[in-house]
Amino acid sequence: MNTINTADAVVRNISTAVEEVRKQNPLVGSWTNFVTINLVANAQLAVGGRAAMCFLPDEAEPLAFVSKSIYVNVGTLQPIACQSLPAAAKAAAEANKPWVLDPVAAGLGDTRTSVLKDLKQYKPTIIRGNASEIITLANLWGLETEIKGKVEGVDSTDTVREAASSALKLAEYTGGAVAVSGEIDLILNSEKAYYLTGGSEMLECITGAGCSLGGVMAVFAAVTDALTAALTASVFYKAASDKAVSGGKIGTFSFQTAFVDYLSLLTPSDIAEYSEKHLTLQECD
Ligand SMILES: Nc1ncnc2c1ncn2[C@@H]1O[C@H](COP(=O)(O)OP(=O)(O)O)[C@@H](O)[C@H]1O
Ligand SMILES: Cc1ncsc1CCOP(=O)(O)O
Ligand SMILES: [Mg+2]
Repeated sequence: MNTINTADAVVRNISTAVEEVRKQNPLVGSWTNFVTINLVANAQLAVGGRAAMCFLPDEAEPLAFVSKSIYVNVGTLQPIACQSLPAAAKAAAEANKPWVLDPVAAGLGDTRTSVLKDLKQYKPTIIRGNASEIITLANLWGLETEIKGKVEGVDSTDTVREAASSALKLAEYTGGAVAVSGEIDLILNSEKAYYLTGGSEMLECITGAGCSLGGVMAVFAAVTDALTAALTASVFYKAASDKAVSGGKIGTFSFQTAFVDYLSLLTPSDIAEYSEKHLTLQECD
């Protein structure tokens, strides 16, 4: 791997994606968990999207029809999710709408494993998870030879760098982008990989930072390609969380409020400037 400076083109694409979302206000249909559903919807609105949350299988097709993209999160599975989540992914794929998968707590229980295996055939446009979720998903989808990855509840016990080869295998399988989040994010497709630094560790102290990041990726996927969408949302999260703590010590719930405020306040040029400072392209030799 050889580190080079971020090309101007990617920063321009990111900045354009921010502008386009604010212009188009794309509707994103989400199938997500009931712990963080409110933060997901508010984060989607804050960056300029529109939100609709659904649970029933018969809503999959009509939701995919009216939405510009779809978000699927397996955080709190109810029995009905075994039908509704694959139906949501199928409807998105058949309607040619981009869709984002967040494999929360991958590997926890037979039902979650079965739902995640079922989703493989619909090839998500973007997969977003923490390091252990990405490694475990690559295992569940039969893309790894060695069984590894230890999700602890919804938390990661692996590092982002340890998930790099699993992320690449997933991207090669789907043809889309994969985003591995953590202290440093890794965002890649089968051709390019970026590391993103910055952000506040306070994101670890609220629930739903990862879920809402996936939901925001779906907003950007409505207006741009998979890699740019994953990068734009990831930069937004690092930049808004830095701003939220810039006034000094802050409690966790006030942080969440300030963080969402900054998702709505940061401008395309703020995001471009942050990208220039914090994004590094990794080129394979
Ligand atoms: N220690 C940290 N420092 C800075 N940013 C972080 C840190 N931990 C997580 N993040 C950010 O928090 C967001 C959610 O990531 P993560 O906590 O890995 O997801 P999940 O909640 O699914 O485990 C991402 O934007 C990521 O970059
Ligand atoms: C705590 C919890 N339990 C089931 S889903 C969920 C939310 C996980 O959210 P995130 O992965 O964004 O922290
Ligand atoms: Mg998560």
